[in-house]
Amino acid sequence: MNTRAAQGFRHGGDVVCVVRGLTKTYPAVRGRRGVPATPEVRATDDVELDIRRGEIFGLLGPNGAGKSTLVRQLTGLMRPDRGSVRILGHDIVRHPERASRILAYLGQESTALDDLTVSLAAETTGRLRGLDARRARGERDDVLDELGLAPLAGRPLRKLSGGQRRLACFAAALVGRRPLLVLDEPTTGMDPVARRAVWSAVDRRRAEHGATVLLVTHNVIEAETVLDRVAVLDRGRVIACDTPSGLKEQVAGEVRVDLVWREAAPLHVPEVAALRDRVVESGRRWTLRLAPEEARTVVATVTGGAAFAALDDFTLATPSLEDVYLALGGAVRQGLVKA
Ligand SMILES: Nc1ncnc2c1ncn2[C@@H]1O[C@H](COP(=O)(O)OP(=O)(O)OP(=O)(O)O)[C@@H](O)[C@H]1O
Repeated sequence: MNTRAAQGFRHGGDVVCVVRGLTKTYPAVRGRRGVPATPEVRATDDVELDIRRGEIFGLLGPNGAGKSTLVRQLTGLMRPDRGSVRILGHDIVRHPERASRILAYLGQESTALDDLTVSLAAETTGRLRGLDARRARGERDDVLDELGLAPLAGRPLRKLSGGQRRLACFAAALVGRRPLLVLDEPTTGMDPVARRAVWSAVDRRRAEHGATVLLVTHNVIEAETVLDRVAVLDRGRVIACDTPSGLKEQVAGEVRVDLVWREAAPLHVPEVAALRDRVVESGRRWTLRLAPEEARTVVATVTGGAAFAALDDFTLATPSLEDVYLALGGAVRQGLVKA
């Protein structure tokens, strides 16, 4: 277990959010003239989760996996077809209006705040969450300083860059502290300085106030460094849930081989052509996940003989969370993991 995970469990290990059997199907839409019909989509399928106090819990999954649908149900914005959500003892399916009192939600859109200045967006959020005017202004100033937003305080959100607007919305979400932060892709469009400010602000809320964080993300590499535990979602189902290191152990027997070709891969070399079905291609880069012995053979093949002239670079690496994610997704599609 990494140190962050250890910290998460040290916060008592009690469960803040309990999800059972959560299922939501978007109905089919009948096609009209010129517009094709859309079939029904089961966006969340019998989802079960336990999120513990003080942990940074990640929801990871490809586009359309059901992450936003799940989060909308957890935050009381969408009613599930069936299943239950309890957050800090509150039944959110029966009482969705209670969600706003116990959690802060940073969605993907900022339209509601766009006409306000950065300062007013933060202050108004504080007031709406029940702070008196003095407290709201005090917390606003602290958060804007903490995130380096003071120089932009007087600017309306709609006149900011995408990354700045995202940071301003994040700042507003922090005012009027809530014990659970639900952040949907919080760092999208941000530069490295802003990203770092976000992660240290999240960490501080957890360390100083025992806040719990549910983080939706695509960014597997970034997620690996901040998450205590992660649930991998695929076509509405949780296909794995563990610490990043626990998940990595699932593919511990494998090595990642990256081959970068000078131009195209030399498919006239039979050993190279034989690998084609097993690679993930990205431009001139081929990525393979192989057993260590096999990886050695592949490296020997491409660094000697006819393929070598076509090779620009190669690396061998132990698996990352991204490899786990790809391995699990691939396994589901091939029917190796029960989906
Ligand atoms: N309002 C809707 N009506 C019908 N289908 C929808 C609706 N919203 C989402 N879906 C479908 O439900 C599935 C899950 O979508 P969702 O937006 O929850 O995925 P996601 O994991 O958040 O994706 P992304 O990473 O792209 O944001 C997808 O197949 C999507 O096309």
